[in-house]
Amino acid sequence: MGTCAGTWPENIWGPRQQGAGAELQIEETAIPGVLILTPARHSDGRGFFCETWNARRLGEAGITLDFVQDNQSLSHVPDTVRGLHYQAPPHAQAKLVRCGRGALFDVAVDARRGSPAWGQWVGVDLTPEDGRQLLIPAGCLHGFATRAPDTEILYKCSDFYAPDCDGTVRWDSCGIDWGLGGAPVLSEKDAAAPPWAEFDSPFTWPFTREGTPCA
Ligand SMILES: Cc1cn([C@H]2C[C@H](O)[C@@H](COP(=O)(O)OP(=O)(O)O[C@H]3O[C@@H](C)C(=O)[C@@H](O)[C@H]3O)O2)c(=O)[nH]c1=O
Repeated sequence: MGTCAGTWPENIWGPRQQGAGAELQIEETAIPGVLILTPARHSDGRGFFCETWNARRLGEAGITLDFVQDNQSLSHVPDTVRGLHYQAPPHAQAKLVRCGRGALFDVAVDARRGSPAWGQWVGVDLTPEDGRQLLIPAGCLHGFATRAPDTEILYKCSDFYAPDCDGTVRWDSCGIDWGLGGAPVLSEKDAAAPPWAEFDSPFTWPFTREGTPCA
């Protein structure tokens, strides 16, 4: 990891307007287009207020996505692992992920053939306290491990659920250091998923934010 950090991927997100960023901190990661977003919090005696997603603000930062579905899942036990999942074109999904309760270790794997970060992963701790979000462009696998009981994940998706396009890569086949305390709790589907070495990725680099290969 690390070879691509610091290079704003204008083939994925548009140019950033000057002044963007006061209300929204944006950090790049080792995978082009995978971003850590931290919206500002307005604190007072009651607590805080936060715009967790603002289309105009992201647009000023060059990030235009038409989110069409919001998802929530709850995992009771720490070390629950969900992933690594993707939807293939024409229903590829970008995702904006945050933690509503508990603590998450959220992971993206670059599955865009020809990407400078092909096969690399990034993992980010997300909690309700830190308010961080992980933005994962289409073309990356997504998964997470829970670090606390009753952990809730909340995420926006840029395309609808399309079970026919749904795919899974085995969680332990990409060299990810999940930091687990023991054997993970997995769904039957995830436990039976094929490994990365057998994964015939439908994604190529560059890959547009809409989730379609560039012409
Ligand atoms: C993903 C999804 C599932 N479902 C249904 C199918 C099934 O009956 C039940 C549970 O589905 P799953 O086992 O696939 O749920 P889960 O393992 O939580 O799947 C999710 O994992 C994370 C890592 C992602 O990135 C998501 O895109 C999604 O793939 O919910 C929907 O109705 N809509 C959806 O969008």
